[in-house]
Amino acid sequence: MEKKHIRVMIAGPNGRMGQEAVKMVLADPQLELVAGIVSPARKDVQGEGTLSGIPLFTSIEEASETVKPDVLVDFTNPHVILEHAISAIRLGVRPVIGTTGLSPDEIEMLDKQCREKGLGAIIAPNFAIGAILMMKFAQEAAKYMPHVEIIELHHDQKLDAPSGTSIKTAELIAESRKELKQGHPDEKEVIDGARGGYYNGFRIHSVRLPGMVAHQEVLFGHVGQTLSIRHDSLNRESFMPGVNLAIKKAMDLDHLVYGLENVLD
Ligand SMILES: NC(=O)c1ccc[n+]([C@@H]2O[C@H](COP(=O)([O-])OP(=O)(O)OC[C@H]3O[C@@H](n4cnc5c(N)ncnc54)[C@H](O)[C@@H]3O)[C@@H](O)[C@H]2O)c1
Ligand SMILES: O=C(O)C1=N[C@H](C(=O)O)CCC1
Repeated sequence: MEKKHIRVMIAGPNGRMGQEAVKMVLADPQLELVAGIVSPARKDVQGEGTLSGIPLFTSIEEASETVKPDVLVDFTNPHVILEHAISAIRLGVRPVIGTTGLSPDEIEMLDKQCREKGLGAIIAPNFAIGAILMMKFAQEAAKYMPHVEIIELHHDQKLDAPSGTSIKTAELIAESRKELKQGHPDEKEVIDGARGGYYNGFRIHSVRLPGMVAHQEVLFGHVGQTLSIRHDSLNRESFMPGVNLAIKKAMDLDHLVYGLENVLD
């Protein structure tokens, strides 16, 4: 049977992730890049380089009416992602969201809207296969080694902290161990924030430094031993097989899936 052709629009096509996504879509004959959504602040931007000849819009509504996309791939920022997702769902365009920063309540609301329309959507805080494995292994390890801390490390242009990946990891760990208050009961932070963000009894620490891309280490402690599970994305190409998969999977779904691990075969 011939595979269905998928019309894709990309929000944030000039960004670090957007540029990689444009290359990935253009390289796959099953996908067609039909539009880019750019920031209204960059209205004058014309498609250049790989974006040459691709229509650019500043609104999801205008783009959807004009080019009739099947899927919106979004790599923008935490301030605009909710509005983009709501617009796409209302217009029957399947969102594939890599942008981090949505709250659990917002994700639940978007899922409700997708189910009402029978529309597929994927939100993945991390599209790298190694990161998915790191999260799954951490969830498994927490059953046996419940004392855990997460250290996530990213480039210094990142807007949200902690990272979407660390939050997803924390949620998975919380599913496989009981809430456990770690550390000394009388411990005192001499400098505010020294112990990191609190989640379900454990801590998440965020490092931001130039030179980094996306990294996370999940550290477990037990009597006389420790375990470290670490993943490193060394470039943004590392996310693209996952984005490609998510675009195709979104076409077959009738609801929202949060986490790429839920669509891996
Ligand atoms: N899920 C993953 O695997 C993954 C991987 C890397 C990054 N991310 C996330 O993707 C997002 C983007 O990261 P980045 O490094 O590419 O950021 P970036 O700052 O390089 O790119 C963001 C782009 O969005 C554009 N933009 C801003 N407002 C817009 C609007 N209203 N409409 C359209 N475009 C708009 C900006 O002009 C910019 O080009 C972040 O939330 C980051 O956390 C996710
Ligand atoms: O570069 C970023 O920003 C990234 N954000 C994701 C997160 O918040 O988990 C992961 C990949 C890189």
